[in-house]
Amino acid sequence: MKLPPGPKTPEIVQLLQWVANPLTLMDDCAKKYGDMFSLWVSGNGKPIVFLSNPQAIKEVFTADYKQFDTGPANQLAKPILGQYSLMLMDGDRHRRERQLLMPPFHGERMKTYGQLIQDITLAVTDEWEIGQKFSVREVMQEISLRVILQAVFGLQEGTRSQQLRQLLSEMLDEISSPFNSVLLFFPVLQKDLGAWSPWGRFLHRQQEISKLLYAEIKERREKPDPSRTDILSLLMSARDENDRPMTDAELHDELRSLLVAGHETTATSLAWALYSIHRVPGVLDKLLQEIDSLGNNPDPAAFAKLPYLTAVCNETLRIYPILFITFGRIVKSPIEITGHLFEPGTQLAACIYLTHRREDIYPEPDKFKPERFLERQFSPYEYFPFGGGNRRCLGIALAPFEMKLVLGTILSRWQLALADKRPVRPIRRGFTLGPSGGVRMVVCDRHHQKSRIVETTV
Ligand code: HEM
Repeated sequence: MKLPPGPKTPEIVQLLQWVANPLTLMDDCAKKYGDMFSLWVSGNGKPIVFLSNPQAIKEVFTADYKQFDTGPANQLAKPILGQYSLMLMDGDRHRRERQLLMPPFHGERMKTYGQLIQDITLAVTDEWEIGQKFSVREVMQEISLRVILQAVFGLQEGTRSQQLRQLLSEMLDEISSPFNSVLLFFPVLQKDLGAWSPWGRFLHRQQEISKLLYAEIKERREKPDPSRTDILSLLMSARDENDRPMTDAELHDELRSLLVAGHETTATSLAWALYSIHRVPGVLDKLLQEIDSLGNNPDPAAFAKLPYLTAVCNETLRIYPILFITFGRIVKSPIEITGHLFEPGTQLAACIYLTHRREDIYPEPDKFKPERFLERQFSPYEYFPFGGGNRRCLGIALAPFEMKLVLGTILSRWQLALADKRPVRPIRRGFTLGPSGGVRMVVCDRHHQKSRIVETTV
């Protein structure tokens, strides 16, 4: 089978480049080979074909769901997600599980989360003092973890929730460091050499997280409440085609993977957004003007409808997509994509980063220009920070809604500035693209005149 062209360097070299410097690798390949090339970076000894041509991406996203498998392409994430994660499933089982999980993430449901998201943002940022410096990513992570735990999982604020937040943050920070990212891509290095070894620490934290999740599952089983509509309740009442309920292990893996998928991504996007808002001249002023137009104490959901704020969030996810590429699509029966025949076993991935930087779609692609989203609409094959087709992100309604509410709430209350004048570089954090140093900011003042939001307690 003839694969699209790609570098001739040994697989290990390509994989190390992919771990250490993924953006340069993709940029170089796009310059040399165009919008379809092969890289040996899957970590499973097979190449991935990178696609950044909207027509090719359309053909992949709109193909029948039985045409591709994704579970085997996501195996590297198994230690983090667990074997029963939705992201490792395929076929009819994957379809059923998605349908089951959909309602709490549906657009309509967002309205009920609005006040909670705003209250959590106020509670977390209320501790800020004038002159205080902080890591934006860490604060955003605290907010997004509370949102997913409370709004989506129905876990009340308390000791268990606090412990889960701490353990999840520590676990993700640990495996996102440059050295430990290598461990994720080289399973042979994943050795438990005791509490002082990186993998040993990772496993220990995973066990602690599991204990807390199993305790929550046990408590819910003992005290079932049919009126609850959160994810755990939905999963517990679900039955498969043989009328079998989910086991504790299945429930646990699904919870853990939704927690991981649902907070780090949003937190990182918020850190990028606050960075660009304060770095690119004019953006903050325009945003404040728009937020002011809402008057005092607007309904939290009103932030989500603001056009410029929406454009800022879209542009953030265009220029710094959290995942470089979508999940792999492994071909199951021969398929032609833009005239190129792919045999079974070939792994295809739509390259979010390269498509979002195409000059022909986004003039001056390296510039942060929210206006481009006000001037024209982009197709779901030109702009797809949440992927597409049957694997499209479940958080596609929640994440932008949360971003807009958190940004609107913070900017209404606080004057912030970047603590460091040097530009922040995008770097790999585990499987995601994050800001180097987490974006350091300083609290300058409160918006005394314009304290538009009255505080409530969470
Ligand atoms: C800004 C935030 C987020 C970004 C940029 C993002 C991005 C993505 C991307 C690119 C994919 C792969 C889609 C594909 O291969 O076509 C994905 C999958 C997924 N995301 Fe998100 N995500 C975000 C937030 C969330 C949130 C808040 C949740 C909620 C729990 C979530 C849950 C998931 C799940 C469950 C999948 C797997 C879907 C499947 O396998 O069928 N994500 N996400």
